[in-house]
Amino acid sequence: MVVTLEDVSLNRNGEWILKNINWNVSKGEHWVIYGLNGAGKTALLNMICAYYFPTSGSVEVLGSKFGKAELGGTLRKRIGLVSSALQQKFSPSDSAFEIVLSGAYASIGLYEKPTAEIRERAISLLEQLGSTEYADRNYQTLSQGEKQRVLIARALMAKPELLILDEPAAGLDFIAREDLLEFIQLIAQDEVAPTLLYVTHHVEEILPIFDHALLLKGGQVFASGKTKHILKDNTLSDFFGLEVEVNWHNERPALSKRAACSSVK
Ligand SMILES: Nc1ncnc2c1ncn2[C@@H]1O[C@H](COP(=O)(O)OP(=O)(O)OP(=O)(O)O)[C@@H](O)[C@H]1O
Repeated sequence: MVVTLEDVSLNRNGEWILKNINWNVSKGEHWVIYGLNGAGKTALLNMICAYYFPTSGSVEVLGSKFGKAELGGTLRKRIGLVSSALQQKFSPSDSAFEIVLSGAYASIGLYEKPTAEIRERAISLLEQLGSTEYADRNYQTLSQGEKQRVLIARALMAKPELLILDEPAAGLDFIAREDLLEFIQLIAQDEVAPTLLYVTHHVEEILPIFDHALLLKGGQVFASGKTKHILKDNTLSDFFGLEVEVNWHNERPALSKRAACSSVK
């Protein structure tokens, strides 16, 4: 098992943010985590990365059971994380290349002189992501799409077993989004692909590689299972409390609000 959550609840400042979550992610599966604003997606990811500790229930990630020992640092070296929260932590003077290099040490900032091997891996990842031309630029000057590519390259540096993508396509235009998704598809097809967890607000971003889906609502699991079973008109209409329909085209879903029947003639 890559992730096992048993009856997990999380209370922060008197608020129940996650409630009775049961969730298993097996090796070889790629999951999409879908939910509205405030559903608890970020809290769930913070828990998987051992930034949050459950108030009750048990959490096991990559074979490490929380609570047995201090495992944050060791565990996080095995998890790649791409999130906009990370972007704010980098120093304004860091170049894109330095940020990618820092991924080898799972650190914010570069405190060691990278080996030739690490530099080569960083260059190769930047090439694969089509990011070499701006590698020496200051990270803060990059466009959102360029920043996301750099963060993915950074996350892949340490050859993670679990790769968490927290809204990686937020703020991207259609072409930048589809390019990014194409690259994520390539990552998943690699022989030694990490398990992917992809958080989004938009079903249109759900690639066929995401064979499983977790629907979160109000800190609880609303539904979980095979994506094709979860992304159904009735399930999503119940989820939103609004009549919606899912249309599939080229194995990609699109969501629309069902038009209200009008009795006016
Ligand atoms: N430290 C905290 N103390 C109190 N409430 C918190 C704390 N952290 C998060 N919350 C609340 O928990 C709920 C879930 O937050 P979370 O950030 O996990 O949602 P999310 O699904 O990631 O939302 P979004 O899609 O908007 O990013 C929100 O209502 C949020 O305000």
